[in-house]
Amino acid sequence: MPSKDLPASSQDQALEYVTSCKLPTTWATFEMHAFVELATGKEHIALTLGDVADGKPVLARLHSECLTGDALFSQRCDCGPQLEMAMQKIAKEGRGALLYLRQEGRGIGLLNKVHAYRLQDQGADTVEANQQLGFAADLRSYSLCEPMLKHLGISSLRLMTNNPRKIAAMTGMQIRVEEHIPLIIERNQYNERYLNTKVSKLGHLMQPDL
Ligand SMILES: Nc1nc2c(ncn2[C@@H]2O[C@H](COP(=O)(O)OP(=O)(O)OP(=O)(O)O)[C@@H](O)[C@H]2O)c(=O)[nH]1
Ligand SMILES: [Zn+2]
Repeated sequence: MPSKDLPASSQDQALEYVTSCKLPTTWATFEMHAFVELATGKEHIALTLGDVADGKPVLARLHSECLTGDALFSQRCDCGPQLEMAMQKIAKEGRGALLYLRQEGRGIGLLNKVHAYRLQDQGADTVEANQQLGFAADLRSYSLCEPMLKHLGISSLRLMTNNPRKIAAMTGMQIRVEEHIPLIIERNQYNERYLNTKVSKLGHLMQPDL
């Protein structure tokens, strides 16, 4: 086992910083920072570009894991294109941060998301499917963002999101959201109902196409 590279300032009760490396991508070479959540052993990642610890608001994306959208090109949701757009915007500015949070399926996990997708194939919407499985519509928590951002020296964000819950969660911690930047993705026949349900039932800030 490689020894952990742990500056004292990175220690936190909920989260431990492990190490960093370079991550060359199509758009820029990011710095990738690895963290482990102590209670669950879940591994989380932050990508940064440029000097994000200079005190100025940082262009940022708090992205929840979506294996199907982020890695498997699924058109059922807008996650993959949002991830790509966020990384491109950060690369264009030459400065920013992306937290990749391992809370797949709005926190219900990958296998339950497959169950939920099956129920949606049979007519349920994304919220009804969660409820039929005995889950709340959204089980995610953004509390880990605080120690991750603190470790990176970030205290204020220009946040790329359509989700008001994320903005509220940041404001509830000691993270200022100086600006909210929408990330609107093209609709298709497979994601249309999902996006409309996010607007009507989850309060997302997009124009419904009803
Ligand atoms: N349970 C469940 N999770 C889903 C479904 N579709 C996508 N997800 C998950 O939803 C999460 C993304 O949430 P979204 O509500 O699309 O977007 P958001 O991150 O809250 O908001 P934005 O910042 O605007 O993207 C990821 O964890 C996906 O895996 C679904 O039908 N059911
Ligand atoms: Zn998705």
